[in-house]
Amino acid sequence: MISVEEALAKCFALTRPLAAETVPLRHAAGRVLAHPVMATRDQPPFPASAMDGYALQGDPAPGDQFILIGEAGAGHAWSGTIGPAQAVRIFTGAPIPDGATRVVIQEDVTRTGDTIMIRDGADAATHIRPAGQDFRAGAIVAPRRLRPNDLALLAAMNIAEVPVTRRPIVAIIPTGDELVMPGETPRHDQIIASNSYTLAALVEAEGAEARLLPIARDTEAELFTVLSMADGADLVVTIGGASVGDHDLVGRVAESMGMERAFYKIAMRPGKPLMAGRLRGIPMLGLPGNPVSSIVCGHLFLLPMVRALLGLGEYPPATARAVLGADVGPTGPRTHYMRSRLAPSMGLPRITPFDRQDSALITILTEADALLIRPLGDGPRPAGTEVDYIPL
Ligand SMILES: Nc1nc2c(c(=O)[nH]1)N[C@H]1C(S)=C(S)[C@@H](COP(=O)(O)OP(=O)(O)OC[C@H]3O[C@@H](n4cnc5c(N)ncnc54)[C@H](O)[C@@H]3O)O[C@H]1N2
Ligand code: MOO
Repeated sequence: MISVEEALAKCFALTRPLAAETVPLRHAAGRVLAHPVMATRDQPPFPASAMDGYALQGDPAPGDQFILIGEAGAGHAWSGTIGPAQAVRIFTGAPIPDGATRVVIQEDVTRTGDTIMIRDGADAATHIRPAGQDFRAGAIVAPRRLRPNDLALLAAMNIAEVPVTRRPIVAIIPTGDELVMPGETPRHDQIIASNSYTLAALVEAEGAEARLLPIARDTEAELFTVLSMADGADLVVTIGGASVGDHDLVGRVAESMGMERAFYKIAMRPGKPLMAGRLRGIPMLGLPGNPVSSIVCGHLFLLPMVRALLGLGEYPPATARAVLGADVGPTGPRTHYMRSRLAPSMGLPRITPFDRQDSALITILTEADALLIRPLGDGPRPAGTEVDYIPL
């Protein structure tokens, strides 16, 4: 058995960031910018008025008067030059006319016909946004996952088409004679294939495209057929058939198809029989069948691999700190990821593992907010101890 860290490093060694494709800005949210993009203009492109009022020059005193000689609006520049004792009616977003050094807001003047007079208490701010105060031509947006806020920036930079990493296609293969699809009528010795739904949702939330392949029965021929259907995917994920039973055929069949194994079995609980390798050039993750085992391995290995394929780098899942809400016993020879509940408290949140940690319990998984990380070989720990956890 290798450690979780070694296994994750081997998973990353199987993955390379995918190529870029171009999408319209409108479809770029949530995608990963594949390479830096550059602004081709300043924003604002001209000194602009920040307020509705009157553009003029100098530092007017209360009672000073100015003659109106024109009007500037957003999208309607006034092309003349302002001289002393002259003013131009101006609106928010309009270019500041030549010769003007400030905008006096309309609340601070009294207007009579084409003359304005500065009132007592007029504020001294210029109300001018300098050209390029937001960004300059040549400003770079670095590769990252694009959030809604980023799209306004790209649009302002006049970037209509965005280079993004192609969405990884993740083929998901449930395996086992006991499985039927939701909605079918199972025999009494059958259960519903459930894990693939959470795994598909997890990878899709991360920006991948999940391809749910048919359930492969526990025969070499059928596993071969369904594994072959994964050709063209960027990542192949099998569920079940990873352990040591007579019907656990996934590793054997994949190897007969030329899978180069990167590792098999990890010192973690749940998820011990995890397997990884490269099948016909495609990274492959063989998840254990128990629902919680497959989904915990999904968080710990599958999602980091998807992020690596997207070009987001090679990082383990983010962890956070909490304090134990109850005493916990010693761990065994495997790092234990315990389904736990978080409760807010003064300072760090309190984390309390559920009493029942069987890797078949989907209900407990749905009630959990976090995976408490108990390092392998750790002793008993009292309530109040600071610990690491992975938010779910
Ligand atoms: N003698 C040993 N037996 C087992 C060991 C071991 O070390 N020695 N390891 C146990 C551990 S730990 C795990 S985890 C499981 C993993 O076994 P497999 O990956 O071979 O999974 P299966 O046997 O196919 O299934 C296990 C369990 O999960 C159910 N299952 C499978 N696929 C799905 C699915 N898509 N949706 C819902 N449920 C699924 C399956 O019916 C079984 O109940 O092995 C232990 N055994
Ligand atoms: O790893 Mo198994 O996942 O302990 O149930």
